[in-house]
Amino acid sequence: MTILDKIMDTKRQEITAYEESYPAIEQFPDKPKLVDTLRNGRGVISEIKRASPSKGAIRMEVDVVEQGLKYEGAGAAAISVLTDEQYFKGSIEDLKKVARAVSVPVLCKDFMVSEIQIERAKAAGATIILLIVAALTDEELERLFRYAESLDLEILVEVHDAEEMQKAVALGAQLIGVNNRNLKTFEVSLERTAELAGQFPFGSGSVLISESGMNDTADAHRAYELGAQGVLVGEALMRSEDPASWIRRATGQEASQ
Ligand SMILES: O=C(O)c1ccccc1NCC(=O)[C@H](O)[C@H](O)COP(=O)(O)O
Repeated sequence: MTILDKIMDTKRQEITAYEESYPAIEQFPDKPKLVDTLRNGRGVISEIKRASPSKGAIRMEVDVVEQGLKYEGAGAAAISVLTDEQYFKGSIEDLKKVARAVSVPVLCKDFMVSEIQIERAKAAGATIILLIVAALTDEELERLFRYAESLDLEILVEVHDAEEMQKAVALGAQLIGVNNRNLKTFEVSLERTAELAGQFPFGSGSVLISESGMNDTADAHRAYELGAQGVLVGEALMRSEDPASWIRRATGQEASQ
């Protein structure tokens, strides 16, 4: 037996062991592209959020599948699932359960720093990942953005000021989210969306999403009036006794009181 034969024998054994331990690639229900849904305007990206650094516990004992199905039934444009364990008490299991149950796009809401997280999100059924411009170097942002694109994921690029908006536009991001929450001070103001809408390339095919701090559906309507085609809402939906009605009122399917 030559050395090459020996190496190849060992390699076959190694790979057999690896294949046996490798998780099967799960098939999830097909989901449309969020960008296509939001081009029609007035979408609600509805979030599953058990807790947060700014508010502490919000609703720890939520049944994520039941909540996700309520969102979908009311016409949510997408479902966002917080998967960070330490600060938001979410999990990748939450994401998987929701992605198995619904047919709308699913956002893995986490703080992405590496390719492996993006792969894990995709394997758990996410169709969208989040990249926060303020949390990444320019090199990381570009690299992770291109990597997610290569996996056929949609990418929500989150910005908080004019410089970050320029970076998102230069990348060619189709989903640009203005976070109304200052992640350093936790101060929330819809004025962020008002200011940055002025920098957004309307008509380019990209869509503007206003994120965070929607206390009631009047806030969502204001964000739409400012040019947002979608709003991302977490706490208000998690605390609402009737999140489906909240979504229908925000999208105009039901009259607001
Ligand atoms: O929500 C927080 O306290 C928070 C703190 C630090 C980083 C991120 C944070 N939130 C993540 C989000 O993006 C929000 O969950 C999302 O925009 C919904 O916000 P809201 O409707 O205000 O719950």
